[in-house]
Amino acid sequence: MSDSEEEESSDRQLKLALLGDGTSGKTSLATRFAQETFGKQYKQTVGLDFFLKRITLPGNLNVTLQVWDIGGQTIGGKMLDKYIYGAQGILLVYDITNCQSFENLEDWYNVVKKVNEESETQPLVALVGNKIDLEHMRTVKVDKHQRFCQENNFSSHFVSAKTGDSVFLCFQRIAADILGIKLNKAEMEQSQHVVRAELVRYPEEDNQRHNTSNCQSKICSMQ
Ligand SMILES: Nc1nc2c(ncn2[C@@H]2O[C@H](COP(=O)(O)OP(=O)(O)OP(=O)(O)O)[C@@H](O)[C@H]2O)c(=O)[nH]1
Repeated sequence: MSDSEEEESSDRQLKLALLGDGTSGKTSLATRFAQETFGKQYKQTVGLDFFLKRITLPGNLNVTLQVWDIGGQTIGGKMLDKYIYGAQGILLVYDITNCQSFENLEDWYNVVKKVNEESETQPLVALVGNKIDLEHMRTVKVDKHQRFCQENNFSSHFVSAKTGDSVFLCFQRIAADILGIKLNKAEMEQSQHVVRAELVRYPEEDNQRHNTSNCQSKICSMQ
């Protein structure tokens, strides 16, 4: 076996399943995490999609995360149990601007409990509030989120797939929790994505208008 093959095969593999209503942002989170991209256009996931990403945890531990992006329409369907089965981590994803997507997590969590009813080991469950770039449109209070976490022993996460805010940190914390690894403050801070502000581009004509008014105001202030 070559060195690289040996390295590859010694990787731990973890199955993580993303669950939640349609449009809560599961595909966006998976693509932001695995491919560092974001698409504004909504394309419904039919059934499920897979993503793989290798990360390194403290102690030089390589972990390959299998991210199962499960379509929001699968609830009530025959296949959902099979998709969830064997997952070590469950991410219950909702949109912080959409109350219904939060309320419906109860139903998603009930399916998770049913699938693991007979299992000796239980998956780690994380509650993920997505779209925090839309904080001004938030309808799900932070209190409600925290209460749901405490009542069910979930880990708590707030992220934005759009800006990338805390997305890597969320997956890293979940993987570390499953493996019983503690991340220190510095490691967590390093994973916190820098949030980029969007630049507003004015059309050429507008631009001139803005420049002119800026100039005028500068002149005014100098006088
Ligand atoms: N503003 C904002 N929009 C987001 C964010 N994440 C996802 N979106 C948008 O929300 C819409 C739905 O995102 P998806 O990732 O396709 O949602 P999904 O949960 O995978 O939906 P299903 O495939 O139906 O289960 C898309 O238009 C995304 O661009 C976010 O963090 N901020």
